[in-house]
Amino acid sequence: MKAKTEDLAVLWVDAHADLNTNRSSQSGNIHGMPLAVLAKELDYYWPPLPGADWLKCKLSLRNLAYIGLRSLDPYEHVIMHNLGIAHFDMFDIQRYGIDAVVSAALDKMDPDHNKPIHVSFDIDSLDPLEAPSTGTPVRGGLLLREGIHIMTAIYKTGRLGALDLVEVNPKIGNQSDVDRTVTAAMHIILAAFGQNRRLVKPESNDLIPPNNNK
Ligand SMILES: NC(=[NH2+])NCCC[C@H](N)C(=O)O
Repeated sequence: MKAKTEDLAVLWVDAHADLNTNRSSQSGNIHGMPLAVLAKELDYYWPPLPGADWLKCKLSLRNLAYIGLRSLDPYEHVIMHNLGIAHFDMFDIQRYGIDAVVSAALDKMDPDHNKPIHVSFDIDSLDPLEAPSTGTPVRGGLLLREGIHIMTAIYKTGRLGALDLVEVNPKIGNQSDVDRTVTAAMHIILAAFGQNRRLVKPESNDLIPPNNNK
């Protein structure tokens, strides 16, 4: 994603806001910081990081929307509200349904509906029953079918520019946990690229009855 695509919208599907800086983070874990590093509005917040002068804060938080939040740190909460970042948490999903929530997120992050979309999908947005093999699980999350719905809606925009799927950790849990987590991740990725689970073509025409709708 180079200069041309600096003008993009970002959908962040995650249980966490990942909006900490090295000063606000309680854990010091860098996986809780990626959005703060990307956000123009938080540029001032960082001391110069040794060896990271290539890093430029380029994303406007106006073009960001979250889905699935349910674990925020105190500063993240304040930053999100003070900067007016669009966010849809589990309450919104329960109340309005996932279809309405994705449409609202798409409207907020790009009201003209013409920017390329980057989706960052953290597997911990899903409920740990769906995706147990992850480092910071939070119960009460998305069903896999809701995750698939989000990605199908993104596919239908025709504007998916890039996708990352993070936090699958095969070292966590037993084999069945790992298999469940990895297959969930595969369903999410396939949906983003337009796989329609209802349509599977038969291998031969032998068993197809005549089409009376012609
Ligand atoms: N990508 C993730 N799993 N992020 C979890 C972050 C958890 C916590 N907010 C932290 O900053 O440490």
